[in-house]
Amino acid sequence: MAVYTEVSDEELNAFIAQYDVGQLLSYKGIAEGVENSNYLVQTDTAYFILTLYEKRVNPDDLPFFLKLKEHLAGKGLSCPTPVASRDGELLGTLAGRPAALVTFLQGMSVKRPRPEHCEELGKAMAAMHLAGADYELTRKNALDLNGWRPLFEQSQDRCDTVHPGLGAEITAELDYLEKNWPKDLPSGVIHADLFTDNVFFLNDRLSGLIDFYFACNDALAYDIAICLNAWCFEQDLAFNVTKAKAMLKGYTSVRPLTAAEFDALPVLCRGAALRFLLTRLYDWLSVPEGALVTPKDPMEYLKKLRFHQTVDSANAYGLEG
Ligand SMILES: Nc1ncnc2c1ncn2[C@@H]1O[C@H](COP(=O)(O)OP(=O)(O)O)[C@@H](O)[C@H]1O
Ligand SMILES: N[C@@H](CCOP(=O)(O)O)C(=O)O
Repeated sequence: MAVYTEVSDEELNAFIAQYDVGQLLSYKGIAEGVENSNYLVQTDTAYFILTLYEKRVNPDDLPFFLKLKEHLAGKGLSCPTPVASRDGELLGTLAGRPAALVTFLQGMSVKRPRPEHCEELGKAMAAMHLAGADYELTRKNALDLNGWRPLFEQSQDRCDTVHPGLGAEITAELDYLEKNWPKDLPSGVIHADLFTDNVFFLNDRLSGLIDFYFACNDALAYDIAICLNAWCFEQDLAFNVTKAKAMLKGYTSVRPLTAAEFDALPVLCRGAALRFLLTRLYDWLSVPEGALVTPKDPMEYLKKLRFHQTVDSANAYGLEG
């Protein structure tokens, strides 16, 4: 997370008093992340995470996100659960923003995942896809193929200041994806941001998933493509097929892929790389003044995209078809 909205002691004490969680002992802003403002809150009963929802979150989507965590936890998936106020509300208001308190999840993310971590992630992602199958609420992916060009247009006039020729490269990729994006793949609830910082481990065993604020209904294999991008490149941006193979082995041990998903994987990986290139580009060019946030490097995703552009079959990701 980041901290965009500062909270005063008085405001926080009044907010916490609405919950049956004990007395506030301490709180501090969490610098990680980029989307919302997050605080680690300690009361005399437990630790909690307090989230104030910021610009990219539509308040109308909050019930989808909060109830999804309840639904998945109810199915045995380890993820934070929202804490209800004494009035039974999952969502409140703090410092003028929608806000929620969720349970603290034990564990730590890994910065440099090994193949074992990737396999664990694959299994957990597939388990989440199965657990989400009967979730009754739905949410369209606001950052799907239809959202990419309008998002790009917001950075287009300044994007070559980030890298010469970037605008032309993105335009060509959008043209390609608009012509080749797969339709009718198996779909359901996806996490859509299952990066390493959103997956916790304890002693190398996956202890839970966090940050469901991009979750939506979309092709299940698109979630895999996001994770291949986020987990399977080395620091020097070389693709590590051993990690990809481990992730896909873990995933398919829980939920086998259809032939159409197999065939679609290279184009889905290109789309996933472009999606994160575009949001990072936008954020890079629009850091709010005074915010405690470190924007993420858009160029990392341009390089990943270029790798996927060289791939002509899912075999390159270690899958045997
Ligand atoms: N439920 C939780 N339990 C423990 N730590 C959490 C929890 N939720 C968030 N965090 C911590 O806060 C950081 C940012 O949270 P995240 O949901 O990823 O924010 P953002 O949506 O802004 O990216 C995480 O990297 C983690 O350190
Ligand atoms: N994962 C995204 C940014 C959003 O990440 P968050 O987990 O910090 O909300 C990226 O790396 O571009």
